[in-house]
Amino acid sequence: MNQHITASQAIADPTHARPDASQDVVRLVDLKRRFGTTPAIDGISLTVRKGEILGIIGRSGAGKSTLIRCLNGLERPDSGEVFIEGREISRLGERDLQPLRRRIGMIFQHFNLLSAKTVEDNVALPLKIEGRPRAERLARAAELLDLVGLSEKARAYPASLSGGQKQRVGIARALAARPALLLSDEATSALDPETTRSILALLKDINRQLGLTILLITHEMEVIRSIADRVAVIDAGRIVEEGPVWSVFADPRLDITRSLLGAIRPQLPTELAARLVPAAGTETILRVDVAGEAARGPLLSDLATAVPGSFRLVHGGIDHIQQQPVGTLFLSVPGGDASHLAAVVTFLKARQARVEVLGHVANPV
Ligand SMILES: Nc1ncnc2c1ncn2[C@@H]1O[C@H](COP(=O)(O)OP(=O)(O)OP(=O)(O)O)[C@@H](O)[C@H]1O
Repeated sequence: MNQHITASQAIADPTHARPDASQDVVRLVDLKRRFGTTPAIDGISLTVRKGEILGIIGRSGAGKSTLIRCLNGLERPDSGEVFIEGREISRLGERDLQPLRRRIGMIFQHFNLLSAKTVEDNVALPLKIEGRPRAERLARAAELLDLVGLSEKARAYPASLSGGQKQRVGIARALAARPALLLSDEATSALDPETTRSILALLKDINRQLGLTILLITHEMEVIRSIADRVAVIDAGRIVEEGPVWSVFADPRLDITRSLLGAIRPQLPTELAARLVPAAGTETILRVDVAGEAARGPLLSDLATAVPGSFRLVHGGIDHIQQQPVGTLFLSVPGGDASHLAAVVTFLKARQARVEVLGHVANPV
């Protein structure tokens, strides 16, 4: 199902031999960068395919910014390779890097617009640096402002724009030189939730319309969930978990991933969680995570038929991520009969559900 090479496969096979590797906009091979004794990037191998949106998450200091800086040539790795559209860039001189940097657009948390320039001049700036004639620059700026829905602000100055409008200008500017890759560094972190949604919708739209490849780093899991195809978790300079968003969100393998996902994963209501005790009580509370094919069937009615009197649903439901059903169900199972609980758990696991005993409650829920 996952067509991408996983981080562990990539480490095992640093050549990433794959028939369609020409579709990789980014390919990192065993990248390392150390500052003094701190390994900021400690052997990262990763690919981003054409048209894909990859989200990178990790704790503060995990190495996300250093990774992005290695991609646009602002940081030189100590070892390893950085391929952008098949070309290795990490050892190029500044002069050779310039045209390659134009293949990469970037958007930032604080927009980085020039306050003394109009919106259209901000958007056209990358073309000015390229030495394009003014008429061409303005025509391209007009086209891009139309794309981001800001045509009427062409002559305005950044100070008169809202945060969301400023980021639209940032996006238009990032697209001016028709990049193959858009790097997004916390681009919605300074925006309110509604504006964030509209910026994410715009990015997804651009991704679809232009086939633009996007690599984004964010601490907002909602961003990953709503637009990324794939997510990679970085910890201490290494990719420790990676996969399609729906699959990682549904079944994170590592504690670090669970902790980063935090509240975006469904939780037991706090009043019920407060009643949980470790010792066996009248009822056992199970957390059941199920996703993809396993979440499509009538799981609970099948369970009720297979193990009569087996449970009550106390909380949860099925959500959708990337058109895949992802469900978390909290079940209360009558206690006092270990074989009954074992039958419920066995049934659910046979249906590819992940089952966790959260605890017990002394009185029925
Ligand atoms: N220029 C530098 N000089 C010295 N140490 C650095 C430098 N840049 C990064 N580091 C160190 O490298 C590690 C990774 O930093 P990086 O900024 O890449 O992490 P990050 O995941 O982007 O963090 P945050 O989410 O807080 O921005 C950290 O320990 C950081 O202190």
